[in-house]
Amino acid sequence: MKKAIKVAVTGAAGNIGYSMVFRIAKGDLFGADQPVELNLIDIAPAMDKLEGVKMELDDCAFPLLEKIVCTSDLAEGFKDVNWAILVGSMPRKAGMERSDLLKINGGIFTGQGKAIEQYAAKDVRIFVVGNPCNTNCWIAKQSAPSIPADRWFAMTMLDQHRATYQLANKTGVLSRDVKNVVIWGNHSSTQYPDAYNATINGKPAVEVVNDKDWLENDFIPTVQKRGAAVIAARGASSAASAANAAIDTVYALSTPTPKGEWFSVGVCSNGEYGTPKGIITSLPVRTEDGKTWHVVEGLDINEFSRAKIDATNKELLDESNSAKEILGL
Ligand SMILES: NC(=O)C1=CN([C@@H]2O[C@H](COP(=O)(O)OP(=O)(O)OC[C@H]3O[C@@H](n4cnc5c(N)ncnc54)[C@H](O)[C@@H]3O)[C@@H](O)[C@H]2O)C=CC1
Ligand SMILES: O=C([O-])CC(=O)C(=O)O
Repeated sequence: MKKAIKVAVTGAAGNIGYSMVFRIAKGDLFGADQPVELNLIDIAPAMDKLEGVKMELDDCAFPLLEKIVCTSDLAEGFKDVNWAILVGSMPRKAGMERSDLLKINGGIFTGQGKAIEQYAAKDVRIFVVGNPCNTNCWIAKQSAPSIPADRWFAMTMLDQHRATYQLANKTGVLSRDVKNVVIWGNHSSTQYPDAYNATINGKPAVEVVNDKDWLENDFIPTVQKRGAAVIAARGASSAASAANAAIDTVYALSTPTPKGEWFSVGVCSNGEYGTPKGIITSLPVRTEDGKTWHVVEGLDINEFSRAKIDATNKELLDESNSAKEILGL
């Protein structure tokens, strides 16, 4: 048997955590021959609930699961972990200002960044799901300066999946026939789901859809507002689909990407496609060997796309500047 990969999940007693940890234990992140250890982290008042999650994990008798730690202590939770999946955060409540949210989450992600830097394994990779995920990732990264910039990720795979399904549904094909939709920018309502670089059964998606008005005025807002639509329908935010997208992201970053394809994930910008250096922004990415990734360069950016990409990246720059000011980073 290989040596176990150690995965920490924060917010593990929450809804996304409950949909995610069983799949990690089953082997969905790294394959059916790769053992895992799970460090489940939540706040102290959630420890009883977390213990219940552990009981259910025990009751699955997963062959690949070698150890479970349940804790609210960050030193214990991030000790020697190879992956830190940061799900727990404070969602915005009615009447709350964005600056209030930044203050609370800033405190959470500053503390977690510091603890990861101090206690995690030398090869740790950090993947942020908790919202606002791009800026939370940026905040944690500021607090862990010794961890290289290419180890930090924020989730936009759920947006990519949503966009893929919308294109498939519109054109009467299956989701698997749609490739290379790119999500640019922030996981927020300014994100830009780009169909111009996508294909449907190998043909340009724009030609197959053949409806510019739908692409620009229906498809884009549907994807941008899908999170809110799920909340309105379910009375709670997306959980199973978010967990699925989180699993797919870590898998995609750990496995060679199929030839000619790419996927979307928030990464630290190096100025690619004119994005502001240093922010965590969603870009098209490939993984070649299951360990190193790179941004796919040379995609076609038309005038319409340029304006949308610039707008969402401006929002990210504003968010990181506010975080800098509020948190004194
Ligand atoms: N990036 C994306 O595409 C998506 C992100 N999300 C975000 O994921 C986050 C989690 O969502 P749910 O699981 O549905 O929420 P939830 O409220 O069910 O669970 C959150 C869990 O985090 C815990 N928590 C709070 N503060 C913590 C801290 N400082 N350390 C550790 N744990 C802490 C809570 O006790 C709770 O168990 C939210 O911020 C949500 O907005 C949700 C869907 C998609
Ligand atoms: O909108 C929300 O609060 C949850 C979320 O990020 C999503 O479903 O995309």
